[in-house]
Amino acid sequence: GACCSYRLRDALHPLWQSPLTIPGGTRQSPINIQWRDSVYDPFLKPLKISYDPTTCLHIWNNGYSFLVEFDDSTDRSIIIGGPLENQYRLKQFHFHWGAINDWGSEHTVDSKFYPAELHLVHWNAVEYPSFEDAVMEGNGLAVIGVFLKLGARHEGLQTLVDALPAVRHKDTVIEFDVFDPSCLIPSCPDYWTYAGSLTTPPLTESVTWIIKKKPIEVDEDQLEAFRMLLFTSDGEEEKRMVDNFRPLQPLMNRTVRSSFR
Ligand SMILES: O=C(O)Cc1ccc(OCc2ccccc2)cc1
Ligand SMILES: [Zn+2]
Repeated sequence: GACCSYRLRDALHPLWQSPLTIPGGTRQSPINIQWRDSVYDPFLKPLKISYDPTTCLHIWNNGYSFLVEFDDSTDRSIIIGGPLENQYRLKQFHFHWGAINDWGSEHTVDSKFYPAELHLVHWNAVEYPSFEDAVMEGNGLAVIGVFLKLGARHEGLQTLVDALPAVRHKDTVIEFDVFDPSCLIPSCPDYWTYAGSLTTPPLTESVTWIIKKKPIEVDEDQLEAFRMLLFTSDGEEEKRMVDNFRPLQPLMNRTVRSSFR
């Protein structure tokens, strides 16, 4: 009947043309982080980040976002500590953003959206032979989320922004051989952490999320540069790459822990 086709249509999000909900999913992402419901965990360690800027390889537009990918064949760029049992290798980072500044982040804090959100994706190379294998395992990935808010121009981000016109269309790539992504991570050590999933297909429940409490500041021109990218390939009818964030998912039986009181 009409109701069920409505539900089906609603579940096939235009951006992903695949089911937006995982049947039986119990730890999907993103979620709203209700600050007062998060639980301080004194046993959470500080997150230790050590990236080698020369592991940076290229920037490419994959049709969902723009990704900066790293050489993950050794342990030169890793994170360790925080909620993590092992060290995790940096694979790529990318962003999610809105058409306007009122929304764009994937996670929200007390139901507030930020205009954009950075995801630094790492995988458990101690226990699994490849990123693709780790993506299928409950403790396979660790993603650091950093909120972007409108404010002062971010000089470190600008080197990325300057490269974006070269990857305007889907499946374009340019070499990008030195970049230290730690310049995009706030110095404040405070974070929330919870067990979640990829927010793009295959939506597997393999991510330990580490969401930084403090946002970084970027300016309007830098956000506008993100919005100039295209979902579409060269020669296709242009569709601006905006609103590439997944809708909020139910918290279900999960607690968000904080590293701070
Ligand atoms: O940062 C996020 O949105 C979570 C996220 C993390 C990893 C990811 O990888 C997609 C991918 C999975 C398998 C093979 C190739 C690429 C996709 C999304
Ligand atoms: Zn992401």
